[in-house]
Amino acid sequence: MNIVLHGVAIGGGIAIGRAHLISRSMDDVAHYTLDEEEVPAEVARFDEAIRATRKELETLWGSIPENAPAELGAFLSLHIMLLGDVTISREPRELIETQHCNAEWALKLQCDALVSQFDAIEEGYLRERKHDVLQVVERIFNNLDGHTPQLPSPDDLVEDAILVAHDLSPADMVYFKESNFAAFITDVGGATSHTAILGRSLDLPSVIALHHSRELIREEELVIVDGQQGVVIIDPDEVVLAEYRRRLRAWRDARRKLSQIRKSSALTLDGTPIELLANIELPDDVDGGKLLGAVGVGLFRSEFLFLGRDTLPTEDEQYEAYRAVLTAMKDKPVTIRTMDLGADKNPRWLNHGSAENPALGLTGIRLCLAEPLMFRVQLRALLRASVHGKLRILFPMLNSLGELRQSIAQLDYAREELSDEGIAYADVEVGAMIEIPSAALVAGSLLKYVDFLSIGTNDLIQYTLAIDRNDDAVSHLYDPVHPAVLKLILHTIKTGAKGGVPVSVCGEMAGDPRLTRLLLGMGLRKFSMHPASLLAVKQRVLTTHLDAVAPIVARMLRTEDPDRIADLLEQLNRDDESS
Ligand SMILES: C=C(OP(=O)(O)O)C(=O)O
Repeated sequence: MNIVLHGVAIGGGIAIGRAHLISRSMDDVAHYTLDEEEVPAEVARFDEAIRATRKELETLWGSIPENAPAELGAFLSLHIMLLGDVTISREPRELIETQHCNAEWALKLQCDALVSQFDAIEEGYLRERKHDVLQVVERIFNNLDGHTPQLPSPDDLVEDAILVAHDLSPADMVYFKESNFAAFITDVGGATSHTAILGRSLDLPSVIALHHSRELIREEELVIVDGQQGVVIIDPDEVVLAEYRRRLRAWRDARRKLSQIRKSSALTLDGTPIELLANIELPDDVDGGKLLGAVGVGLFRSEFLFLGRDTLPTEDEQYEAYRAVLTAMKDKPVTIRTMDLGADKNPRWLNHGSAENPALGLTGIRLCLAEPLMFRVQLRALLRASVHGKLRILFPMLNSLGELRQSIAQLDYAREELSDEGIAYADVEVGAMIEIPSAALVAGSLLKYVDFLSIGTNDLIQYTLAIDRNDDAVSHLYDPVHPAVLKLILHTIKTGAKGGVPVSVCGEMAGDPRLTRLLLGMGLRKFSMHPASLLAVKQRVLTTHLDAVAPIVARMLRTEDPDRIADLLEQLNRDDESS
């Protein structure tokens, strides 16, 4: 049938596989009996969920974009019709009244009965409508209070599974990190959301912000995911399949070629050495060869140790995780960012209430300074681990010199505690993340207190352009080469160079080969990225002559015209011009 969907490309090549819809599992729905007087409220809760679902579907139906696949309207109309059917909107209600059971249980009973009726149908098209019923029921479930989608067990996934989800949180991605599947797609998300970043780190084809994939894709359906173009094709015909098999082979060949430069040093054509470092989320990320020749860890997002669990990791647990990475990296530098929690990385145990604007709220270093005891545990664990390698501690989300001084005071306090207890620790380098415009602008005042600066371009872009990096509705405005962003990056690089303090970039810009020459031309010599991008960036470094890129970059930095910047960027990436 070839239904084509377009979304935001996250990369990772091409996958051809079978859809595995991540939806609410109805197998573990709780069943409880209600007292007589509780029944009316439960019926009202069910009715409200039906109303909310109808509103949701009607809104979706009314806002179908012109370029959406024609099938979408038909599927949504069918879902609205199914929702209106007595078997879905009335019969569970009657079960609540007669059996005094909770709404979820009534819905599950009814859904099971409907599914077995559909399974008994011989005719293929009608039998397939079972999936529509399941999708409608899933929506009702999600509209019943407090229900979040259940994740399948990683063991249930098969190698060619394509995960289809409304959204995957950073914690979900960690959950799936070790399981086998071919690709993932989601209906929401921004290109530098943490979900997208983790998707890139999995090095699997992925496309996000598809909007309607879950309305259109059926369980087990054949799907092509093109993570390079941001395209998903549902139920492809033989011609399309053959073309994508050819593209898949070409992509694998290109990858094989890239692996030939794995052991080469990253030197530009004029012989300037460039440091390519790795971003990691979990200690296992440094296991056997996974870092693809990175000369160190430029960013260990330690907050991922805190996600997907019910309690705070203890000092010993944290120490073990940091020790494992430092030991595995031997004498190579390991930059561990102190926990950057809050906003979209909220562990279950963190109870700071809901904020109107979480990305502007108690996140990163702010949270740590507000919870000094929790922060101290991490700093102690880091210092204890420092004797096992070359540790660099990085403070995230700083917005002023004051916050940096307070963070360093906490580190000194942890040192004093350990000394008093006779526990050994080594010298560590301390760095500041530049990811808020205010920090970039006052970078000069931070230099006296730090050994290095690391520019977090993901947040720097978010906060400079006022673009929520997780919101796909504004993802077209998320612009790494916006002149304001370039000015802040340039200012930071120059300030570091003047003060003799090394500067790296650890945001997604560092891993985007289209931006490598631009950053080199701006004076950057240290790039930290997900290992999946490392060889492509190295390839750019190896084919770049700094003298050739300098005049083009200078022109880019002089103009504020986005079209001109786009033209110059293209020119920069034309191999004959810059190599
Ligand atoms: C590296 C960064 O941090 P995060 O984990 O928030 O992407 C960044 O903001 O660029």
